[in-house]
Amino acid sequence: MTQSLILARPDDWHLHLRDGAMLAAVLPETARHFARAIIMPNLVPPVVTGAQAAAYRDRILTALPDGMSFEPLMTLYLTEDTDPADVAAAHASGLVKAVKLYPAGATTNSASGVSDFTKVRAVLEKMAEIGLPLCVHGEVTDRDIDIFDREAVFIDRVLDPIRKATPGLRVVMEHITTKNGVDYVLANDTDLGATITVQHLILDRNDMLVGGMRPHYYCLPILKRSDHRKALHAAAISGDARFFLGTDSAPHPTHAKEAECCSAGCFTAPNALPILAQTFETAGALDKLEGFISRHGPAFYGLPVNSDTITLTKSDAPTTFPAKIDAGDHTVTVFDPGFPVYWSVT
Ligand SMILES: NC(=O)N[C@@H](CC(=O)O)C(=O)O
Ligand SMILES: [Zn+2]
Ligand SMILES: [Zn+2]
Repeated sequence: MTQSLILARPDDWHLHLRDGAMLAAVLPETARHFARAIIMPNLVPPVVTGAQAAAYRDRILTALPDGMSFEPLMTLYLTEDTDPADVAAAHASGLVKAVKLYPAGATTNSASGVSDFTKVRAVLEKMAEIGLPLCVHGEVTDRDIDIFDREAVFIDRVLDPIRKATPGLRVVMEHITTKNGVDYVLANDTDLGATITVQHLILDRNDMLVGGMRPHYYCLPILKRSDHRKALHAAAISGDARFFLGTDSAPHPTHAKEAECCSAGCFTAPNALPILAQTFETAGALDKLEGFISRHGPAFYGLPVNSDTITLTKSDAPTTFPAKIDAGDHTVTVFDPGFPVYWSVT
């Protein structure tokens, strides 16, 4: 028996597109399904200024195949040297929709991120004044903090003090992975939202580590124990508009994932929506899917919900996804959820 759902076209509120051949390879995978995406600025070198964001946006639009519609929502990479006036101008022109905070050393290409938070006070105050959201990779980087505790410690030591010191600052906690993250959002007001990825909704650290180490499940923040996954799942299917989809689809060449020192990131763009439909259906929450993928994000960012639609269809036979896509000289391995998915985007 087939079943169909027609939903407002979704957006992806956290996406890595990279550049060059990788950009050309992965962009259609997102643009096929999603109308817009918040584009992460962690290129090498990072996208720091409004001029760099404008040039990157042009490269994305040039790489978009004819006949596809997609709007990149650009972000700036916050550094200790970021100029508040440049940020304000990039926002006023409509180019930039958020500023991204990476604690220095927290994740892929974050070396230019922030170490001394007092140095970004003026930028944060300007952002609060003009209503420009701050997207946060929420992990401390101290050597002595266990990697599984880094998100919870970040909330207490960095995020809460920043928010208290900057009234009115709108913040998106990116790719939350813990019950601590969920609870922090729930305890605050609508100035605070959170994105949730596909992998953190469906996997815990056992899936990554038991019976062998699975590099394609390695991402940052790292998968946590199942109690945390359950809290994320409950938040995603709750209908609370402060939680929305940010896939964090983060392509790396297959050889960099299947390596002695594996790169962090899961490439979920091709199958994120079918996996989510399966997950929400299993939870008896298909009625909450459209909010999570298509409505809550635009509401947080003050943008209209997309007027076009997508159709998700459930079939009797499992959907097959390509195992890899070609990206110039490399391949990128597509995320495998580890369970059958009967939904597809038609
Ligand atoms: N999530 C990841 O594991 N990797 C991201 C960086 C990030 O979002 O932290 C990447 O750029 O590869
Ligand atoms: Zn991140
Ligand atoms: Zn990311």
